[in-house]
Amino acid sequence: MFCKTFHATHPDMMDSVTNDELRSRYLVQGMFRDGEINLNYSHNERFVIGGVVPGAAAIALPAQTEPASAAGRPFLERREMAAVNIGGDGAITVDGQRFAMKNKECLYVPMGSQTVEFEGQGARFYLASLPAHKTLPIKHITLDQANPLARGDLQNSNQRTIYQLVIPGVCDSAQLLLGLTVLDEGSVWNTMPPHLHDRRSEIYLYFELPTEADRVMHYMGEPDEMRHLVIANEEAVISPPWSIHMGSGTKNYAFIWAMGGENLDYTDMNVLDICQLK
Ligand SMILES: O=C[C@H](O)[C@@H](O)CC(=O)C(=O)O
Ligand SMILES: [Zn+2]
Repeated sequence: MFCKTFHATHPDMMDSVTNDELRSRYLVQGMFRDGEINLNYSHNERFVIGGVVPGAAAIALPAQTEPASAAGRPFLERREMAAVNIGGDGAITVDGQRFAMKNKECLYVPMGSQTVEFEGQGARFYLASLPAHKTLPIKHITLDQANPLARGDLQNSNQRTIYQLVIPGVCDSAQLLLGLTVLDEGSVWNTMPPHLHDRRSEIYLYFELPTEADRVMHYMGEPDEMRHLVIANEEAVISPPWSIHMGSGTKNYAFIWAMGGENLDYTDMNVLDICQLK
């Protein structure tokens, strides 16, 4: 069912891991493959993240496979999910209700949904799912409906818009908080200055890096022991609660951030001073 399981980790192990080990623990690759759905499991908040590239045929979210008592039951029996289209026009059908999905549109799919089908030649759906304890209304969210936060400026190469998509006031959820941040041309820094949020884990999916040779230098780790991962287009990185998450790209780009944890308060974060970083 899952391409890979990512274990939760203690920050102590950062002292001894090589770059390759760091990548194998936190970097999620190979999610977007033609005609496939690829899901990955993280023990941080029990996040499931993945990609669906439908191509000519529709692709359904698979049923659970384990434990035996849950086998064959819907994937979202006890989970909620958001799907964001990072490709061309497509559609998602949930229990017979069809939603046309354009680029950068999001669908919140509640706990208890039985069948979820993805379609559209050229569509690319990013999926982020977390355990849920209640069923909320299904909701299609466009960037126009999102809560936009203008951050940074061109002089500091970090001018960007943070579109909050799944957040109280825009779309109710059990624990998922999700949004999409778009950097302006000439700006390359995200999440500058960085922050920590001990009550939530977060996953960033970087996309719209314009060429094969473009990369984002993503920084993680405790603020005084930072490490980096070099990330290519449409790869994701897991950020444990003890880790900062920030990056600088070879060009401007976009990324989807998804958080899970014990509250839905986006502002529950400690913003760091750049001079605290090492
Ligand atoms: O906890 C919140 C997340 O890390 C992001 O919303 C930050 C972000 O999109 C940015 O500053 O560019
Ligand atoms: Zn964050």
